[in-house]
Amino acid sequence: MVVDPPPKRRASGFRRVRTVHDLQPRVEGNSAARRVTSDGIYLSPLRQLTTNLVETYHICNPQFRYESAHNPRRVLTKPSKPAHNDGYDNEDYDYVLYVNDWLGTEEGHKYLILDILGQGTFGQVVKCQNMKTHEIVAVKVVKNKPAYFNQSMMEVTILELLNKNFDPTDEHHILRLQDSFIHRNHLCLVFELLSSNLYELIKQNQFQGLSTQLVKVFMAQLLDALTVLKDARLIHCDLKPENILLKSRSPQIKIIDFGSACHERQTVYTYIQSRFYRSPEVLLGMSYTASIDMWSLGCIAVELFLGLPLFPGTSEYNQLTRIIEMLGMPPLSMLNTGKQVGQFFDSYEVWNAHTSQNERKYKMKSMEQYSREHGTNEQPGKQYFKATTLQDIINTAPIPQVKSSRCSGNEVEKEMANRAAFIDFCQGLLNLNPVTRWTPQQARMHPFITGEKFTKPFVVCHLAVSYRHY
Ligand SMILES: Nc1ncnc2c1ncn2[C@@H]1O[C@H](COP(=O)(O)OP(=O)(O)OP(=O)(O)O)[C@@H](O)[C@H]1O
Repeated sequence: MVVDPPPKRRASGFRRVRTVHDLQPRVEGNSAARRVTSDGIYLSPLRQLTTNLVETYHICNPQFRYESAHNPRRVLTKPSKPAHNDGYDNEDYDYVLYVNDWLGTEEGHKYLILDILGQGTFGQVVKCQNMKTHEIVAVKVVKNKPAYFNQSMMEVTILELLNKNFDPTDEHHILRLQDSFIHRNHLCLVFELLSSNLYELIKQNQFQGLSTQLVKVFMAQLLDALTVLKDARLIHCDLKPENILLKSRSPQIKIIDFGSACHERQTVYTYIQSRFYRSPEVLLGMSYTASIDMWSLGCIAVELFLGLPLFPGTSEYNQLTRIIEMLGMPPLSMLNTGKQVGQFFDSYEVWNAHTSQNERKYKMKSMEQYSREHGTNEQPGKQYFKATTLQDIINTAPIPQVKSSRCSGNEVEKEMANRAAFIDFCQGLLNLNPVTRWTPQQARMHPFITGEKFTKPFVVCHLAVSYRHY
């Protein structure tokens, strides 16, 4: 920050400030002794020692000049040792960021670095100030490696498309991209500044889980965002609590990190989605559609409610085992087509007298067999919940108010009714079969979201068409 010199003042208006005593408040009647501005306004010592500190120093020493360049350079990047790119990058090809340094050079695209916000696979996210508008923003400084650069260019293309063509009025809970530029070989993406992510919120809540009401508020917004994505034929591919951010301390949220997103026609990568939120079709090596995001959404819904991940797999094998133990075997149509099925299952043919045809049957490999064949050491992993079905896990979760005996019988009944609707909602998202898994348009009609009375399992309307007008 470069501070303008203080306005010229009449010398008589000021007393020299030398000691703390000089800055102590004077008795009202002794106003002649107080400093005044050139307009004759009395100055408060508190203000002179806080917001006007630079001016106060200048009064003490007219030679004093404040320039941000003289501030100590606090490093934000670890490791900070120069290794590449003329010493600007560290060994991980991350730009070594310092507080009070600049990103960008051109007028209107100059950002003062204030603090670090997060670190991800693609690079670092820092809090900055736009020097023209003074707005505080979040800047993702992408690693100086072609693969990350190209993938992040994709993030720019996708966000520009979503922001401009599908959500021009910023109503659909999708992160806003404000600017992008290259700084010393690093692609920089300038985003609106958001607050904590939903994992941090769960953690703040001591992993006790959120109320069904708050889960509903979040789910409604996420379904709105996923409806837009589906209309744009885009797949996020990395939906998880860490990629959902609160908009400063309100229940308004936004989806971030479109760095893995792709078009439904360009599903080239097979190793996608964070493991806990990875869909059965991706685990089995099948082709995939936007319905993989709906699986992740189901996992997130349950995690927000319980405070703990539903399927905390320690490996791909363990992930699939946990899903199958809770929800049963995937349909034959999936097992017959998945390219990775042979890794996880043994299969054999049996004669089906009804169809007069041989039928392929599948059996999941044991932990020992899988470990032997893949050189791993599979373990059962932690079980967070005593119950084994989704219904029982949700129904047996403690009701926080009941624990503190602040909940009436009526309230317990209401909560259990909410839970019945919530269970049915989650089951529609956690459908193993991507073909019949609910779309966002269908899920948002569920009574859990609309608030209608839930009386029986929700049956989706397969003709549900998008009624959205952009
Ligand atoms: N707009 C924003 N406002 C505030 N914080 C943000 C913003 N964007 C990102 N962050 C913070 O930076 C972290 C990393 O961001 P992001 O997920 O986009 O990076 P990434 O390198 O793509 O990460 P990943 O390893 O998940 O792919 C986020 O988890 C979040 O804490």
